[in-house]
Amino acid sequence: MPRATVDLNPGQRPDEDPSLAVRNNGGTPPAAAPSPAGRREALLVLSFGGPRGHDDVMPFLENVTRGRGVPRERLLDVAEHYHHFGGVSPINEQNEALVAAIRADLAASGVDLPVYWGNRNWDPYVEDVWQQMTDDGIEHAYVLATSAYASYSGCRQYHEDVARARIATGGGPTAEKLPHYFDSPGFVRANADALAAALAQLPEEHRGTARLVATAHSIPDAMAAVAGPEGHAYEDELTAAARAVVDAVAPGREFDLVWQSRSGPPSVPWLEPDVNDHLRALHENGETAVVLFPVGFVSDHLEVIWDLDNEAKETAEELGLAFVRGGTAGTHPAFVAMVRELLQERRAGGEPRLGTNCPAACCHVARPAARPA
Ligand SMILES: CC1=C(CCC(=O)O)c2cc3nc(cc4[nH]c(cc5[nH]c(cc1n2)c(C)c5CCC(=O)O)c(CCC(=O)O)c4C)C(CCC(=O)O)=C3C
Ligand SMILES: [Fe+2]
Repeated sequence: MPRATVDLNPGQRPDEDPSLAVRNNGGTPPAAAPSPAGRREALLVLSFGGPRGHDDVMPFLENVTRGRGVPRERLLDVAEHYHHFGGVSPINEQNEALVAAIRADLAASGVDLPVYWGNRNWDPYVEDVWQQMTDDGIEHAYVLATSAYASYSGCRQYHEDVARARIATGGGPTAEKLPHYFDSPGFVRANADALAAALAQLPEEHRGTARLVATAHSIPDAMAAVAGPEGHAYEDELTAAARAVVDAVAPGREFDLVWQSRSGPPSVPWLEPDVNDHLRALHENGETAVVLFPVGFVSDHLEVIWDLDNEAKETAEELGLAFVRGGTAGTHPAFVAMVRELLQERRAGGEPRLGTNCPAACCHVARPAARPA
């Protein structure tokens, strides 16, 4: 398959780029001491990955679900969603846009730090990017996962991706995952602007009364039970983020948090209610309009555009509910600036103020769907 990584992963030799030896703008001392003097650092945007054409779809899905006990019928079903869009997941161009926006923001702020991109499940694979960073002389990588929340899928599995890549490379740069950023003002601002824009799309008579419905990827109950140091951090963090987003738009207004994109065998319980069932319940309660906002995701990737813009929208139409879907953080300037702020805080050392760190041992989970049902 084509290596689409070349342009995005700079491959610039640090010894040819004297600016890399000086970690701050124009050689003036930074306000806070940089991380260990002279260490060659980089940012790695670490994401899920997605297919680039019809032929990639099944191998991609097999990568995602290896050892997970996801039934074949579910895979074929999801494959159809990808084929509907030419076998191309939008997530790749969204990550490319995010990387470009982060680079531009860092450059404009005088932060000289190379930015790389790698994925868990598809090209550019994190293993290949780790090799590239190693060849480029990078000694330490800050890792931004394209997931804002705790849980095995959203956090720990990204740690495992890094570990796998380091093993494959025989080391390479040391790594440090940036914290969960669900509660960072830049993430909240980006989602709040998207929610406000969605509300503005509703006919005026619905704006004050429309039900605000946050969505996130469902996960197995067993995975939710061990998310974060005390369990259930996934739901707690989502509730906190949705609350903050709604408060920024309509202080104190009620909202619901529901789940989408359930996978796994039917015998394994996952977080409920599903968004479609919830729309039916709202309709039965006499609601007439809904605004969905997928605060659980960072970009409008396939699970957003298929499961919400096709399925949930269709459900709403059948019920006669006025329906609008809000956007995700994407490349919102406040979100992009947040990435820089997280980075700068980490590079300066000291007490972190932004984000929420997962302790080393949290979100361990026996793969819940790995045993035969
Ligand atoms: C919490 C969470 C996030 C959010 C955090 C994050 O973003 O990391 C997320 C994101 C995503 N999930 C994605 C796609 C898929 N997820 C699947 C399956 C699963 N997801 C799970 C959880 C999550 N998933 C779980 C517990 C499974 C069961 C298998 C397992 O235990 O791992 C499957 C298999 C088929 C199926 O749906 O059954 C696919 C294709 C894409 C890419 C979309 C695109 O291509 O644009 C993205 C961003
Ligand atoms: Fe998923």
